[in-house]
Amino acid sequence: MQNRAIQNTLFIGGGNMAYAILGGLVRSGLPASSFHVIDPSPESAAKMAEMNLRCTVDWPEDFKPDVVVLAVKPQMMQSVLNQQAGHLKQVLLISIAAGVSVAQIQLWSAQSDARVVRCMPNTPALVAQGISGLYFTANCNDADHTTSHQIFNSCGEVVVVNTEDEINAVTAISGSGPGYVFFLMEALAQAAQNLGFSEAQANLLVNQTFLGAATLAKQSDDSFATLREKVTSKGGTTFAGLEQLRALGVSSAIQGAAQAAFDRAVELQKNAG
Ligand SMILES: NC(=O)C1=CN([C@@H]2O[C@H](COP(=O)(O)OP(=O)(O)OC[C@H]3O[C@@H](n4cnc5c(N)ncnc54)[C@H](O)[C@@H]3O)[C@@H](O)[C@H]2O)C=CC1
Ligand SMILES: O=C(O)[C@@H]1CCC=N1
Repeated sequence: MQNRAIQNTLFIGGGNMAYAILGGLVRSGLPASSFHVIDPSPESAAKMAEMNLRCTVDWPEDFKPDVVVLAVKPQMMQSVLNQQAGHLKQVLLISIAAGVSVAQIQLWSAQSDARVVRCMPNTPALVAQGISGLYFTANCNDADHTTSHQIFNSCGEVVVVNTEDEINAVTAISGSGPGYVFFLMEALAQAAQNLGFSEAQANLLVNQTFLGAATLAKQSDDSFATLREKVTSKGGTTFAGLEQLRALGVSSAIQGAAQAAFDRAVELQKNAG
């Protein structure tokens, strides 16, 4: 059952992440007419037009949305909220910005009791394989919970967290995570080309390996470690490859990457305030 609030939603910011979420929403069967996007960039307007979505530079006249998704860069949030504050009364505000706190959103939108959800989605939302962390302020009502779940379930899975710090942690793991995964994919595809494959063959080998491994992990009861062991014959090829990864400290490098992303989210939150 669709709820009416979703079908009256405005996105402020129509860049990469908004495009991914809107792609998920439209593919889930919601009419494009449910959504309006504000973005000054002609490139964003052109991408939105591909999905038959309305995109304007300014707030559409007399438009009163039930839900506003704040999808601009963290550094833009204060000026956008200051500028649009008059339109945001009584609206459910869902911010997807990394490192912008609920208190900042309430302050900048001049509504100390604004119903705010902090959400951290990721770009696989575009193919309905996203994962979004949701943090609800206490003043969100039951309908706000339902609406937020429906929006982000339309583009993948949802995890509810109880603190804003946990949203910064979700940012470091799954928000930024596709970036780490694509980095690894680039490296493995380069290795494939070094071994003589064409770019197309290398990309196919790598894509299907990541897709297959992730699907297997998701469907299996085995832990990641057990699945790794099942690939690794003692003294065999995977063993040799993994020895190299261990010798180069790849596990700590990945943990360091996530920690750096978390620290950056905390820093953005401090600087923005
Ligand atoms: N890209 C990602 O993987 C993820 C991004 N996010 C968050 O999503 C937010 C947007 O990030 P991206 O989509 O990657 O950035 P982006 O740069 O692709 O999109 C930002 C959009 O905001 C528009 N914009 C600038 N000033 C504006 C204004 N005054 N009013 C309306 N629109 C304006 C820009 O033209 C641009 O299209 C950020 O806060 C980021 O932290 C969250 C999760 C994942
Ligand atoms: O890199 C960023 O700041 C945003 C937030 C998570 C993914 N992209």
